[in-house]
Amino acid sequence: MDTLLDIQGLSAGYGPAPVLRDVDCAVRAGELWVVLGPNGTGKSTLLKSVLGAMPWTRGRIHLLARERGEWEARALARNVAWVPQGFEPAEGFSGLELVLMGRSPHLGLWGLTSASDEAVAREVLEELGVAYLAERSCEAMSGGERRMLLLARALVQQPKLLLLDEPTAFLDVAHQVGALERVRARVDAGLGAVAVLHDVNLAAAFATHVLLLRDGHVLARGPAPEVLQRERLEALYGVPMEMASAPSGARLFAPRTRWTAEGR
Ligand SMILES: Nc1ncnc2c1ncn2[C@@H]1O[C@H](COP(=O)(O)OP(=O)(O)OP(=O)(O)O)[C@@H](O)[C@H]1O
Repeated sequence: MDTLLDIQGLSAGYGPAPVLRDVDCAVRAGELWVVLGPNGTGKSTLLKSVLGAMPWTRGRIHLLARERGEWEARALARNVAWVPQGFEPAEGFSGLELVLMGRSPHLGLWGLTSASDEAVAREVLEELGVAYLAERSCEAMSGGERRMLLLARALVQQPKLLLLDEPTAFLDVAHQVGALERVRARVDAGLGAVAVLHDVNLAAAFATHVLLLRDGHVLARGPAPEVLQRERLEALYGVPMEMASAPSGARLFAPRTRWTAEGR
């Protein structure tokens, strides 16, 4: 399988003290890596390092077998797409126009979108169940609707590697599942993806692999069923956890609290 992203011994941070320390991770085509960890542990910093949005102090990052620093921005955008945590919509853009921005790395000299670009954008909006947002102004959308558009914009980019920073924040359960199902279907068809999530159960449902980050270093990484263990999650988050098997065979995780222990 093709290695799309190879991170070796990465240390990175904003000041003299590194936020990330000695992080290793390799993402291949057909893999969806979910990054889990407490707030402020460096999950977004990891994605930002891959995107080149911040310098790193030690280690190496290879994207599609080429050193990160060797990538020219437009060529990189044809291969790697990014779903940020949030965005302030530029005034006056419709949903369709925002999503069409994802086509820009593929456009010709004059940057004009064609009917086929628009068809791709409308198809993705339809697939994500948000076709009704196409003509609506971005300013008049809810937080969840904006997140669905950011995902749509990344998917129309038709990347080889997709990086998602909390893509399910603000989404209701149906949209969380819908969004991750669309990502996972593309992963099964050969995309590679890294998604920062806070929901362990969504990770268990959709990840092929999991990276646990605590205090900027890797607590565990590997195939999802091996990494997602009760004791590991307790060590990750520092709270007691319960694990159970659903009738479907799915593993379910929940924090154990005084109230759940008393069976209320
Ligand atoms: N621009 C910045 N300048 C200085 N420090 C920063 C900056 N951005 C993040 N940090 C710090 O770096 C650390 C890691 O932040 P990061 O955003 O990577 O965490 P995270 O794991 O994604 O957290 P969360 O789950 O809360 O989104 C935090 O201590 C944060 O305060």
